[in-house]
Amino acid sequence: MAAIAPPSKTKYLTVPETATKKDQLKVFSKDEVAKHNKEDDLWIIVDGAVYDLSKFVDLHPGGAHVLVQVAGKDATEAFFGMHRSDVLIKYGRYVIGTVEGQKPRVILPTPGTLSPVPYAEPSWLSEGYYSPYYKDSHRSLQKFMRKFVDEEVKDDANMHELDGKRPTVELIQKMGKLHINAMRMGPTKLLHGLTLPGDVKGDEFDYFHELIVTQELSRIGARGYADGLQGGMVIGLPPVMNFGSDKLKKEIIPDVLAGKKWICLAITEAFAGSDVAGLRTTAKKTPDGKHYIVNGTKKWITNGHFADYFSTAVNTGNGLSMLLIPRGEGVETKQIKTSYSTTAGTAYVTFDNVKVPVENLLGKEGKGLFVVLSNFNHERWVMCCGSVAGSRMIAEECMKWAHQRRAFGKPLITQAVIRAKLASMFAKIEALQAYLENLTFQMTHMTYAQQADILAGPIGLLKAQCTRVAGEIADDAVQILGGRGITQGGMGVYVERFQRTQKFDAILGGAEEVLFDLGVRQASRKMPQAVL
Ligand code: HEM
Repeated sequence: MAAIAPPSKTKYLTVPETATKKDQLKVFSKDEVAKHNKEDDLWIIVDGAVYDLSKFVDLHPGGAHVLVQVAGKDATEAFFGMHRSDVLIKYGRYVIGTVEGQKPRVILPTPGTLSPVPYAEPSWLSEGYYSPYYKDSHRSLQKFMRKFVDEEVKDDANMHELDGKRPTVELIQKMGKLHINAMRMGPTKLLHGLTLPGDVKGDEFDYFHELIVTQELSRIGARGYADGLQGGMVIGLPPVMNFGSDKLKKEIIPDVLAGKKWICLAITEAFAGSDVAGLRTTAKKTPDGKHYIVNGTKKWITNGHFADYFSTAVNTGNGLSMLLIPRGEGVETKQIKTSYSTTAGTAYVTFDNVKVPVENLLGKEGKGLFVVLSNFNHERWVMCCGSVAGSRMIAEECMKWAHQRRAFGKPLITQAVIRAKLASMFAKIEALQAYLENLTFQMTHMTYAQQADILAGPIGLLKAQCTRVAGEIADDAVQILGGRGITQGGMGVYVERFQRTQKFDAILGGAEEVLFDLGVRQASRKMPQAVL
């Protein structure tokens, strides 16, 4: 198998290049800057750029006093000990010039760029590395997705993770037009005949393309918003795609992919989570056999609060069945406040004598467990992609902080205890990405049925291992970031969110313990008698 060429060099900005009015910059001597050292006439230098902060000093979230202390001076070290570098991009309007003879050293990422921080990218995106798995079309899709997420999704994510409102509908619709929503459903017939972003041919789209889409979207570092961004579709639409009637498919799929309608998967209840067989929502057939009457409740339903359709697990008396329930009379949803943002639309759903046509049955009556279980593999694999990308992003945050933060007169990275934590993060993430890529490679060579038979155990193990590792990384990351790791906003924003929300992956889609056990039970089933 041919290896691919390493990634080409990407462009970064220097601090002076973040200036809004680049064509009006002047060159100042350090002596000239030093004269502007009062609260109402306050200049500072950050890595070769001169900032006039006279109008900002009273607005500075860190207070006026700290700025007055460095007025007229080079405040580069103080600045990078306190702020994320993207602050400079946001406040480029205050740059008035550069410092005579001073070369900027710091580089800032521009939208779409790969990170130059070691271990911040998977090895196939790191300079000098090769991979047997990725082709040019994967690379071009990655480039497109990175830029799209940086430019279009990140701001929306940061805003709604905080305000708790659903992701912007126009953004979802734009993702629909670009076929991003369809790509999130995996290599399905939906993509055939299409030309996808990055010039990827729909017929060639494979699980590595999907891995890229998921891992790039996860880089927003906002777990609640990531689920709000049609997480319900990723798990709620496959039962319709794989088990719905042609009529249902035509009616539902295009609208959901276009972002005009929302769908969710309604399985868990207050009574039963991972214990799917213990569900209590009932669906009784009407005497004329034309409808089901559904009664019951569902809890923790991602996107449920704004969903138009509910792919719902119900008890039909002869076992579990899956039913597509449209929002209508008797369906009510209430937001549940969880540890992550309500932008995910997590809901408590009640079905009160809801009349549903029998044509909305997904699969066969009484055979719903098969629909539920066959859905799980893909859902869990998607969560693995997101979890590894999330952990990697946190390791990058820690690596940056360890280099820019000084404590006891030295950068944190000079402390062996900090290096030990970073080493453990890097090694775990690299192992997980390799494990994930191996299973993804197997998926590209297996049918859906083979995946269900052979990979259910390994994917369960991988997901459980991903979330175990995420927990350990969250713990170490908070210790490295200190107070900032438990403060919303500012320098530790991503670490704080990660440590608060990483447990979602350890619970949703099958609890960690259940999945570790599934891995062993599946292996045990295949244990040959001959060796006993
Ligand atoms: C270009 C100059 C500066 C800008 C645009 C700026 C902007 C900001 C912003 C937006 C925050 C809120 C937190 C965040 O988003 O990171 C902040 C916090 C802060 N800034 Fe600045 N700042 C500048 C320079 C400085 C300098 C030179 C110092 C120190 C001498 C300083 C000290 C602080 C402190 C102590 C905080 C609170 C940090 C925390 O809570 O951890 N800032 N600044």
